[in-house]
Amino acid sequence: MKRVIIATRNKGKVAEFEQLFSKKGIEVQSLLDYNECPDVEETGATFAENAILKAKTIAQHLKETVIADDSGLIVDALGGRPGVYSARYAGEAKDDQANIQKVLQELEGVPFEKRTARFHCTLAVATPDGRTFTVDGTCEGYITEKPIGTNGFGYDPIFYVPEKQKTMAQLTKEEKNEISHRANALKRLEQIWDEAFVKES
Ligand SMILES: O=c1nc[nH]c2c1ncn2[C@H]1C[C@H](O)[C@@H](COP(=O)(O)OP(=O)(O)OP(=O)(O)O)O1
Ligand SMILES: [Mg+2]
Repeated sequence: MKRVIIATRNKGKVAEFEQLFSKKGIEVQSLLDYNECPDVEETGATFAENAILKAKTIAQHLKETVIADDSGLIVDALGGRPGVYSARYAGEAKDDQANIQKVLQELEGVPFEKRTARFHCTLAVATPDGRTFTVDGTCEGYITEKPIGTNGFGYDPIFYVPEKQKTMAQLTKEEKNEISHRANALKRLEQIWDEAFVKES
């Protein structure tokens, strides 16, 4: 069976990639399957820099072609924050609930029409010989006034998707994968799909 390695330890991302790749008959592996891989420090200033850092480090470590995902929430009324700092917005603990509360607090009193936001995803592909390339995907929405829904991960409970009239956390995995930043980035990647990063296992 064909397989692909995603350089992430985020279970929410892994579940979404599994659903997206299963439609193509491709098995997903992640760093949850390769525990010996290092945690990569995300020192970049952009999603692309961080995605490349993660993909390159893991591709070199495993001597395999891998994909990394660096993603986050961009809130217009907060000047683009939390942005590349989304995972650690409320501190090093990477606490989704604390991150959500911090965003809601900072947006207190901001009316719905000014709570525009987007999710951004950069996927980086790195080969063992050091070649890299990136693609981007986004998804537009609004920040709610309180968390709604229990599906998904991260900021999903406070991200309202107008075309679905629901928050991301009220969508099934299948519904989220029709419209998400991650799914949109993967569509771009398919357009430049290369046998180099899908191998027979
Ligand atoms: O679909 C999403 N739905 C809700 N929230 C999301 C989504 N996509 C990214 N996010 C948030 C979660 C985290 O706060 C940050 C990603 O940070 P990011 O560094 O890319 O991922 P991570 O550290 O959790 O895992 P890893 O680096 O191992 O892939 O943006
Ligand atoms: Mg991270």
